[in-house]
Amino acid sequence: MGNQGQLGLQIDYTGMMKGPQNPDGFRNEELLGLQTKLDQAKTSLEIRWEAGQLDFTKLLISIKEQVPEIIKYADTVATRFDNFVVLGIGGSALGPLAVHQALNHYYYNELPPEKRGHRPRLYVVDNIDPVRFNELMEILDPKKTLFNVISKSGNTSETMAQFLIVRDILRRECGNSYPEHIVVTTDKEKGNLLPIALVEGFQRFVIPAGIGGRFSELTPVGLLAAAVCGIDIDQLMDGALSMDHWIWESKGVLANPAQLRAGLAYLSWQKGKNISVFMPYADGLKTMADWYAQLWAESLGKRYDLQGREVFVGQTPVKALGVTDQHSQVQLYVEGPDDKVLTFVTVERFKESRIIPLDSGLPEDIHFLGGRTLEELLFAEQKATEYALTLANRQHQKIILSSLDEYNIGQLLLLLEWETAYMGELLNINAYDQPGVEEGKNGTYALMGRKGYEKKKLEIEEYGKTQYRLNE
Ligand SMILES: O=P(O)(O)OC[C@H]1O[C@](O)(CO)[C@@H](O)[C@@H]1O
Repeated sequence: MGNQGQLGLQIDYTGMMKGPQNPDGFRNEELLGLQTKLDQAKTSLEIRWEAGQLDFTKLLISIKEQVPEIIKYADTVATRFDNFVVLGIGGSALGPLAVHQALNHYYYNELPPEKRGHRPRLYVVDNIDPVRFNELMEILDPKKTLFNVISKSGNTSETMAQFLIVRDILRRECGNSYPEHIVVTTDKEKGNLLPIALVEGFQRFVIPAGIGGRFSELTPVGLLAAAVCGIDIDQLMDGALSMDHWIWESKGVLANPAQLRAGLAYLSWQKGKNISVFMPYADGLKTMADWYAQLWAESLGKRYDLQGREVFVGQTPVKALGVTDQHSQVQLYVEGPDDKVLTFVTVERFKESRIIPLDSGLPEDIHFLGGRTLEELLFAEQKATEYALTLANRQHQKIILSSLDEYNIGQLLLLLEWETAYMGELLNINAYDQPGVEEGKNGTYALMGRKGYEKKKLEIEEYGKTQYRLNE
């Protein structure tokens, strides 16, 4: 698929298609045969759009209009604070982290302030491990730190627990000025964070009601952290908008990138490929794989279809990193069960290059490396892995980014969100809820003694009576 105007993203799906070495690949007719289903999917998505369930695309323009306000606030706090800490989990943490890692210096926090444009260090605390939490608090000066509490629901136990600890520390350390150290990103009308923010006077940004956590990176959830750390969020939004336009305007599975990616995923899933491996070949995209895993898993892993029938669908996402995981996982992908489909994400032009020195005094077997660059080696390894998979008749495809920049990352995020939405329709499920997570949440409330969950607590205690343990 060629570039569309300014577009920097390409999809190479040769490795999914039938060829001399991959007889089990798809034929063009199979893809085209999905068109009626994809057209129905588009109609269903349009209905969702009308109903406010597809706001990750519907609200893009209005979010883009908020960019100046976000940048203004970000620039003000960037000069005032040394550290910007995101407290959140799932979609409220993975997006900010993924975009930061993709676009900023890999060792951003370790850079001296002048090389960070005098912008704060960024920490994203996406867990409640007490060791990590305490160790972070040990290195931060609360007086020089701004905490961004992000929770769509405003109710998530992990985030609320982090918030309560931080608020307590700030009240002790910063006295009456503690509200200046907290910025809250949450729903406009619901949740427990909102009333606290209103009463205590925290700066507030809104996550639109119709955008679920895993679809929320291109809202203040991700935009604020990115802007604070110097990322050009205007370009990020422009990239997203251009992809959105491409997807709305292009007709047919061979022209529409979201239909193509979802169509290929659906065909492979029908053929028993229950595992989707997402394998970027750039360290900057490592956490993008984490973000994608949540998007794909929580959206598509469902017990019931839209008619309420038990279906147990979904494709298990696996995160991998090229070339690192060539030396740990690729053996399985080439020779293990043929139940996987791989997506490589490659970057054509790295922003840095490194030449490998030539030393003719060293063993001849390593001479081939001398004078070549690290990126040449990485490209060669990626291509060789594709070839090995093809020889083994294993299906793979590639998303190619011309470079790692804001525009391309905006495009990538939106493409992956859209393909998930299409895949949800093809699987005939609701891609926007996560009922399977609720039981665990309720169980946690019960075990932690939340009011109203007393019965659940008794149930869990009863269930825990029979145990099989070694070495007790
Ligand atoms: O942003 P919230 O509401 O705190 O939710 C955090 C995460 O928890 C979930 O609701 C359940 O895992 C995710 O969908 C979400 O991204």
